[in-house]
Amino acid sequence: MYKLVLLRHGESVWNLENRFTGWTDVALTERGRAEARRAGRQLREAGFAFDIAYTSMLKRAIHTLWLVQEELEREWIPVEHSWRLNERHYGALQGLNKAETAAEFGEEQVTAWRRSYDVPPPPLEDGDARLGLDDPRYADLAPAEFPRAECLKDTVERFLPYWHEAIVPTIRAGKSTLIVAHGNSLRALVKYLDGLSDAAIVDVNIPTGVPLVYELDADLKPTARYYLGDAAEVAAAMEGVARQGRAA
Ligand SMILES: O=C(O)[C@@H](CO)OP(=O)(O)O
Repeated sequence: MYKLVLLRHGESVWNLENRFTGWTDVALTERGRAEARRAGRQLREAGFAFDIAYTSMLKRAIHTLWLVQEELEREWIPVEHSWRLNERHYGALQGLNKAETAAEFGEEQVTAWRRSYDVPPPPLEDGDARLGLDDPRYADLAPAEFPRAECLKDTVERFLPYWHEAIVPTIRAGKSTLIVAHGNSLRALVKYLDGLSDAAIVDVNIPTGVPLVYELDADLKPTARYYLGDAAEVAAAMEGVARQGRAA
């Protein structure tokens, strides 16, 4: 049996401001840093000692991982970064307030953009400063590969090759593995691991800074999954994420 831990970054500045974030590289808030430290302590108390960690190219995930490593006194483990673990690209919605967008376009449309499997948000146009084609961290992405907006299906399609090629061999080698990523890139993995339908994934919301433990059998099929921490608090946090798309 293998154990794999998934962790969404702590609260970011744009989570607090309720803005669509996607590939925008925003920092953690003070509360987000506290959430990351608490996740580290919960993992330590549950006996986790990771051999390796995977994270995205975005600092809200990277800093969360650093704080977890510090709490675990595992600053020395290898860390691999990939854009394939980045948040789902929110296209032209990036930077907009979610409640204001719901007031303008309707909650149904915002729910479709936020949670449907295959409805992409409006794409970024050529020349939009938010595109960031010259960002050095994405130098190995061909311009055609560079997302301009993604639905969850697109995120699944770019996450899974990395899962199969990089992460699966590590888990099979018996290494204790931590993945620190984002609400929707982790939803992409959860959909795959749990075999959820396109309809069922709509209702999955992942709270910030709470470790999600997967127990996997020899074929890496989940036999159990659970969040660390108080169940009522975790349920309230998930509900809070779902509510972010309501008109104020
Ligand atoms: O804005 C985003 O990038 C994501 C995660 O914060 O938001 P949502 O939960 O609305 O998909």
